Amino acid sequence: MPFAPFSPFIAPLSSRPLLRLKEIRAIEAVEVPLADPPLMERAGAAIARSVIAHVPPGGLVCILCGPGNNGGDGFVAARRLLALGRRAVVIGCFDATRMEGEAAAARAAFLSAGGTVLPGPEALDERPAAIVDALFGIGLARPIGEPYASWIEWGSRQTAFKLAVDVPSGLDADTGRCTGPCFEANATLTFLADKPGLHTLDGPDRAGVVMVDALGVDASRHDLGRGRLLGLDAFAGHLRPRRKNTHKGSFGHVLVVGGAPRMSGAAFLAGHAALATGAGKVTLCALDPNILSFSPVHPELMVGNAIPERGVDVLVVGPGLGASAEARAQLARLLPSSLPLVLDADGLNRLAVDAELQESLRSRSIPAILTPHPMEAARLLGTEVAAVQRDRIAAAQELAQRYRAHVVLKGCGSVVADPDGAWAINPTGNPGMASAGMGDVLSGLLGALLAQGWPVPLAARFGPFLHGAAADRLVAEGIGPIGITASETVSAARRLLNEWSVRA
Ligand SMILES: NC(=O)C1=CN([C@@H]2O[C@H](COP(=O)(O)OP(=O)(O)OC[C@H]3O[C@@H](n4cnc5c(N)ncnc54)[C@H](OP(=O)(O)O)[C@@H]3O)[C@@H](O)[C@H]2O)[C@@H](O)CC1
Ligand SMILES: [K+]
Repeated sequence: MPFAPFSPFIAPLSSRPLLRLKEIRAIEAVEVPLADPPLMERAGAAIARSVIAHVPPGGLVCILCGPGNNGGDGFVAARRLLALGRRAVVIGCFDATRMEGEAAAARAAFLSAGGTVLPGPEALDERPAAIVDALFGIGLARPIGEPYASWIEWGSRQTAFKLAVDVPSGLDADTGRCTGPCFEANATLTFLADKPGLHTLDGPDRAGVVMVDALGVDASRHDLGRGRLLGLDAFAGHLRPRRKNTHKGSFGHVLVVGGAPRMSGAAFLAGHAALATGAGKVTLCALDPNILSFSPVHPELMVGNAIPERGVDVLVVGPGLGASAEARAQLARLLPSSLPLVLDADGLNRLAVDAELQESLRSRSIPAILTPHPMEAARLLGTEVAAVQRDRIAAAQELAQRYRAHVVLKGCGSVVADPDGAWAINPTGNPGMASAGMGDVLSGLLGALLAQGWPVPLAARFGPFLHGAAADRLVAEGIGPIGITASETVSAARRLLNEWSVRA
């Protein structure tokens, strides 16, 4: 039975800490010796509960166990399932004499309870109803070889409920990178606290639905690091109904600078997004001398070739800016301004090759928001895309520090990093957003939030959260993920923003 969790659109409601390996290991070091019952026993019980919730009685549960404590969790789960009258077998063909401590004890207890350990999937004589991947967790030390690689490949293609224990085997828990063969789960039950690798890069494809079980440990007694998975609750204080006694000046004036010849669409998209998500007024300063003086589609946008002398509250620079000398001149003029600034696209590419512009960005009184995709991030860091993607959190943090800016590193599980070292991963969004113009919409949306008074670090988080949630809403309505257009995300973002602001 394929496991296809379908839920109507609900944006993630609560934010939660994301702990990297060193923080998880620090918690383990304190809590493992204290825990009674032992954490492995609690982990195995949690796995068994999850399997029982998803698999009808009578179905065979096949647990792939590795040689470390991740495998130990699997052996405990197998023993508990047997004790509850369920049918469970373990596949595990390592040198058991090398197993140590609790994991070895868990294996012995499973065998004493009458459990069976098979040498590989070929020894099964029926199709399992569930596969539990307890091969490797946070102790993965190198790319996975045989026989585990074949088991992972076999398990991933079964039409059974596929549950990964702690982390899908083969996935780096810190970065979300598949180090080689990697299990593809429907759901991941992760322990002690959530982990960033489950939410960025390959993580969402491999982990499926992520469930966190703290194993009874109060993680807040420990150093939780500075990473968070974003949820709607993080923004509640700023999602308020509008006061009645307001005017367009109350919601700010956004200036979009871009729109070089043949690229004006980008600037129009950003401008429209800013208006539709609440900016009081939007002016578009285009570099194209032949641009229409107004947009027939959005006549409320003010369009021209000049930067207004006064009255602007927020700058959005980059959509369709191009690489001309004039583009550079606009950047040189605007970067030192004391207005909140969003810098995207060609603005970032130009910045990457210009030390003077970099210095004026760093010296700003209000740090800017930079919204690079991985290629733009690589240019800004003087490296390759692969190096950025190897550790997206580290790359975003380095950019934030080097440019003294808030950085939104786009891609699956966008990473937001602040100059002070705090970071977050955005859980919203879907592959329908891999289409032209999405970045322009995000820039406009960020401009609108800043114009409405959102603090810069919070706007840098809520912009991608809202934009991704808008695309998710479209998917829930049957519009996408195939074929979502950037303009459609603008209307969906407007609807969500109004719903959320009324409810708050
Ligand atoms: N600490 C606790 O009490 C708790 C831990 N918990 C659970 O334990 C998990 C962490 O356990 P862990 O540290 O033992 O690491 P784990 O992921 O089992 O892997 C290490 C083993 O795999 C081996 N190995 C590594 N890579 C390999 C490869 N590519 N190919 C082949 N072998 C490879 C490595 O061998 P070695 O590198 O030493 O040769 C070693 O034997 C964690 O994710 C959670 O599920 C929970 O129960 C909560 C309480
Ligand atoms: K695993």
